[in-house]
Amino acid sequence: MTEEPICSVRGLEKHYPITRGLLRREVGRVRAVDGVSFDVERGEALGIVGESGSGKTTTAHTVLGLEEPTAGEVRFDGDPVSELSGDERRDFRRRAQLIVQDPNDALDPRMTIGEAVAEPLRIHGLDDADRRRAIVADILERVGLSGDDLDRYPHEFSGGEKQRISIARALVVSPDLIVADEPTSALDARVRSEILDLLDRIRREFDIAVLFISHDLDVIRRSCDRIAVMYLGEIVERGATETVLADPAHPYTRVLLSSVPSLDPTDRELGRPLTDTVPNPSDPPSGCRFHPRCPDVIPPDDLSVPEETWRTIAGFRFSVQAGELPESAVGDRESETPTSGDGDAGGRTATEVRRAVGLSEELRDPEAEAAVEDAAAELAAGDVDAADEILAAAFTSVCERETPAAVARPAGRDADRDATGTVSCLRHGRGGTSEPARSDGDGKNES
Ligand SMILES: Nc1ncnc2c1ncn2[C@@H]1O[C@H](COP(=O)(O)OP(=O)(O)OP(=O)(O)O)[C@@H](O)[C@H]1O
Repeated sequence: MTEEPICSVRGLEKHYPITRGLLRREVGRVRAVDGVSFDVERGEALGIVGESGSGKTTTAHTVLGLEEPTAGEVRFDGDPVSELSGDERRDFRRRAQLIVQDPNDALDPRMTIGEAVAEPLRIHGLDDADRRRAIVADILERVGLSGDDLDRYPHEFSGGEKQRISIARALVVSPDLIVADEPTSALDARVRSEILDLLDRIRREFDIAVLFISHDLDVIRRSCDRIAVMYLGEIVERGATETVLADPAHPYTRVLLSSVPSLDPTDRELGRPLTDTVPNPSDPPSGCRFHPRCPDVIPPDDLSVPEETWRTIAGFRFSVQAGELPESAVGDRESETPTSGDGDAGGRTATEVRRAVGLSEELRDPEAEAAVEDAAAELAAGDVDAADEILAAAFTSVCERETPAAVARPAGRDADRDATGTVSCLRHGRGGTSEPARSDGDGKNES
């Protein structure tokens, strides 16, 4: 029988109400975490990666019980965290520790290092001061500091040393899970590497599971056995780190990878997003949440243009929607000049607009050609909303209508590798040809 995961998360949601007025009437919700499921196995390192605002920190805080979930469940060592109270709650607080990005947030400047690291021991009932001091001295040595540092203050240490102290503070109570939220983003490259080595060493030495939260794929690649990629509150892909990063199946994972400097020039072809704006999590896009930025967004069935031209049309459409057009592609609405066809309006013509968005060639699909031309004319006249409507009506992708289910990732380049993992993308999931690979999670956002 396989051992139960140390931490198991199912259908986790954390929504923050947006309120207005004196009565704080709820007018909307920030869907920071929106149906996330994963397991952290004992002793493993699981990485959650995603851009800023994707919901990583909220996931971490909800897992640790620092935030109440809106829905879903977190189990720690089999027990629902929301039901723990008294001694059980205290024990959970000991066994699940948080390390934050800025160690200054975790260290009181008026406390010596010895007091800071001993504090959790005292809180958890070790009253013997001499014994506490001996344990702390030992832990400090294990994290690469000296037992002689006990009576020094935080300001006497560098950023990297302070992060070692906060690791010691987490370690001193023998946790089973450490949640490390961007533990190295405030550090320079050399110190970052040392801290990652230290976390890796203590994980193995003490058999502690680590949930790594990072926007940095290199940190996850280096430190984690498995990876979960988060976008706008959902997990879109997950699997063994090596496998996922060697053969990313979700276009968002490819986009993340393409932003990491690489020595391999072929990696540059991985993908650039169609638009830069990350949508607001209080009003996420319909269907696949990544579709307005996705370089692989699926073309309408009845569209007859080459794939590359479709990508340019989709880029045009979603840039209009996101208000990201280059200045040269929008006319001045106040202008009195007529707007039809190639006519000049506000110093722009439809031809100029089409050139600016890379669609100057006539499209061979007549309906698509008419829509692009009409939208360009509206933009030349400065009417972005009208252009948006025309493009949305003419070029609707299945990706905005259907929510992708998590399906098994396709077998990668190296078929011998452990290919566990799932991806939530209609490019893989249409027609239901693939089956989920793991029973991690319970549905919608399982990956
Ligand atoms: N207390 C809060 N009230 C309202 N919205 C919040 C709150 N905390 C987070 N959010 C919003 O939830 C979304 C997810 O935030 P979160 O900090 O979890 O993302 P993240 O992936 O950790 O990003 P970062 O690395 O920037 O912290 C963001 O849009 C954020 O503005």
